[in-house]
Amino acid sequence: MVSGRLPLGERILLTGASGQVGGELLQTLKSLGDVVAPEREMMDLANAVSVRETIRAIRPRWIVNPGAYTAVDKAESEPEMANAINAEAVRVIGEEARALGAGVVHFSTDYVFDGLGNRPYLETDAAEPGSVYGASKLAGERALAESGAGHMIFRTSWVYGGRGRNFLLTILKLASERETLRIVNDQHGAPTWSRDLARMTAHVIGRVEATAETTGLERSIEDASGIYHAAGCGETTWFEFAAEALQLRREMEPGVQFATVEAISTAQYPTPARRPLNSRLNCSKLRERFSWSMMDWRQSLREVLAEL
Ligand SMILES: NC(=O)C1=CN([C@@H]2O[C@H](COP(=O)(O)OP(=O)(O)OC[C@H]3O[C@@H](n4cnc5c(N)ncnc54)[C@H](OP(=O)(O)O)[C@@H]3O)[C@@H](O)[C@H]2O)C=CC1
Ligand SMILES: Cc1cn([C@H]2C[C@H](O)[C@@H](COP(=O)(O)OP(=O)(O)O[C@H]3O[C@@H](C)C(=O)[C@@H](O)[C@H]3O)O2)c(=O)[nH]c1=O
Ligand SMILES: [Mg+2]
Repeated sequence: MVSGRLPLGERILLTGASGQVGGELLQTLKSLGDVVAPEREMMDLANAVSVRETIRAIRPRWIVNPGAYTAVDKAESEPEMANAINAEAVRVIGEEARALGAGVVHFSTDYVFDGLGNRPYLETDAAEPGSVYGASKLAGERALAESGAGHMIFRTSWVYGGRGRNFLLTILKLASERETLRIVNDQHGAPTWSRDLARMTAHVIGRVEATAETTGLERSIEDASGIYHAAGCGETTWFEFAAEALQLRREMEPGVQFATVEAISTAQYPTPARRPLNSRLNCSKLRERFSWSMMDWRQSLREVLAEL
């Protein structure tokens, strides 16, 4: 349930609307007010000038920024591009939002952590990225915090859904082409449904707007500002996630042949980027501050598969 709409005539500027999370946000944010989602040709996140000019032209009340460089392995050989999009653009978004008195909603990742701990990470735990992508996302978080703009940063993990580039769709495709899949079973985390994340975002903005009716937006966003962990509930491994997805598919389509899955270790699956072994995020702060519990990953997996 969305509690507060934007005042009439005010706009939300949405980046990355062609992405997984952006595509869902484009739908859910409409319940709050007018959404403007510029194409890449108009607002290129790799180009600070175009980011600045577009924000000045649109003069939004909120900037919601799921746009990002998300190719984790490719980032290892393209650090400048990853940083331009994941850090520099975010710095400019923060600066412009601050000048306008606008609020910023930004998304970050479990990959800001080194993954060496053995409990779910808290927002207050030290971030030590092990990859270029993770480092660029952490730099974006810090640039936004330093900008002085009111902001909420939702750190999520393992995002998937019925559309876009994601692990689930990759696995379903590979499972119809191959006899066996080898999947890492020692990286622990939680898959997060893109739509759940978008619904949560609309809920939180609605809450901040509802408070703004009495305190004003600046005060309301300031009180809400900070980092929030927002991943699917429960935990699993990539192997178990794939195995569960294929098992559910078999139940939905009896007779169809899918690959069998073999559990392997990270060492047996070399990649350019190092990924955390522990990606688990403790989401209590989000629940306590905004009364929002993210969906259990098994429940959302069923819903996503049923929609395919
Ligand atoms: N995917 C995941 O597993 C996770 C994602 N996150 C974070 O969540 C957020 C959303 O991720 P997700 O939706 O999965 O990402 P996607 O890769 O699905 O979408 C990224 C979006 O950014 C756009 N984009 C990329 N480069 C530019 C550019 N130069 N100019 C303008 N737009 C650009 C893409 O456009 P185009 O379609 O044209 O490429 C796309 O719309 C990101 O901040 C990401 O770091 C956090 C944890 C996990
Ligand atoms: C396709 C495949 C992947 N894997 C492994 C590689 C990796 O460790 C894990 C997931 O693969 P992916 O390439 O989908 O993972 P990756 O692109 O690293 O996913 C990450 O994306 C960024 C944007 C984030 O912010 C993270 O939260 C996370 O979701 O599964 C296998 O073991 N076997 C396979 O056949
Ligand atoms: Mg990937």
